[in-house]
Amino acid sequence: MSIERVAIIGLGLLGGSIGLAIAKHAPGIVTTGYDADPATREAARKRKLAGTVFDNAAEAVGNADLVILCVPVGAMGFAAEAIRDALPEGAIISDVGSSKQSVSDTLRAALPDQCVIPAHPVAGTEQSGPEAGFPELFEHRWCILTPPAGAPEDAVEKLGAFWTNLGSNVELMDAEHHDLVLAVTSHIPHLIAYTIVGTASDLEDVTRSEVIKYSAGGFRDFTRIAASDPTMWRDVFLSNKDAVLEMLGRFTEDLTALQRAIRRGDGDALHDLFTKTRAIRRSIIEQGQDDARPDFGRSDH
Ligand SMILES: NC(=O)c1ccc[n+]([C@@H]2O[C@H](COP(=O)([O-])OP(=O)(O)OC[C@H]3O[C@@H](n4cnc5c(N)ncnc54)[C@H](O)[C@@H]3O)[C@@H](O)[C@H]2O)c1
Ligand SMILES: O=C(O)C(=O)C[C@]1(C(=O)O)C=C[C@@H](O)C=C1
Repeated sequence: MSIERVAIIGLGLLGGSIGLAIAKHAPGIVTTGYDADPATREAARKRKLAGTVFDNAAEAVGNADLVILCVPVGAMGFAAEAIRDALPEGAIISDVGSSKQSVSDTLRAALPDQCVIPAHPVAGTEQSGPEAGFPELFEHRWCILTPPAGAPEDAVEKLGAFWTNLGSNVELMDAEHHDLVLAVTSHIPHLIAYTIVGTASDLEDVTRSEVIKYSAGGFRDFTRIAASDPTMWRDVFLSNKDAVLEMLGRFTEDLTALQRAIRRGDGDALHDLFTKTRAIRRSIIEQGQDDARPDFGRSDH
């Protein structure tokens, strides 16, 4: 039997988008929701992010066959503890956290008798909170499931079918590998954006107003990413520490090589690298994963 009752814990960008996507793509599924923040619960009721928004987590999950934790990675353990004693037998517990190994360990330790299948929809924006969600967020985006060894196949299939229903392309991956891949494709790009925007705003001989006034093109793109939620990203870097530090080491070596090429006037080295990176951008566009996709929910469009 497919999923019929979904409880969403955390009604910000991801949780709200899941509720709205279910209403759009699978209106037969009954949704319940809970958020720790009373103001968010109120906003969620107004926006109908879930069919019923409860004032406590236990009530929200009491009847669910799928519970999705949509809270910052560092809050997953607290969210799991709050629902532990209220979970119906046989319910699948999943999440949307941006890092997977530590979340998987935390959820399985907190809910040892439950079927835990972590997941990561690789879809988001720099916005957060209950006003930020939109139903198309997951369409044509990857959702990576990281089932632990021995996870029941029918539960993995059900969860995969749920995400396919919301418009996602589903892929299975080992949690550790997920964390390494996402460190390069998502976490370090965010770290670089936070750094460059921070560096520019700290420069003593460039005024803040000049940074804002002349933030054309490249810098402006970085400022969008650097506007992402501080709590979420603090937790991502702390939870994916090993993979991020390993990839950061490689990145630093490559940056040093570029620094040397510039110092030595080695134009060929610069040209070769820029040719290679241009080809990567072009293959992303050819695969239809480019920015031409409508930028639903983005504030600067
Ligand atoms: N923002 C993105 O682009 C993106 C993309 C993919 C995955 N994710 C992951 O999704 C998760 C949620 O991110 P978001 O962008 O929706 O954040 P958000 O800040 O918009 O929403 C998180 C919500 O969780 C609530 N919350 C915090 N602790 C709670 C608890 N113990 N119980 C119940 N509610 C609690 C907060 O009040 C908030 O409303 C994170 O783990 C993040 O890593 C985010
Ligand atoms: O598009 C953006 O603004 C995002 O940052 C989304 C993004 C990403 O890096 O691609 C951010 C974090 C996630 O866990 C998944 C998606």
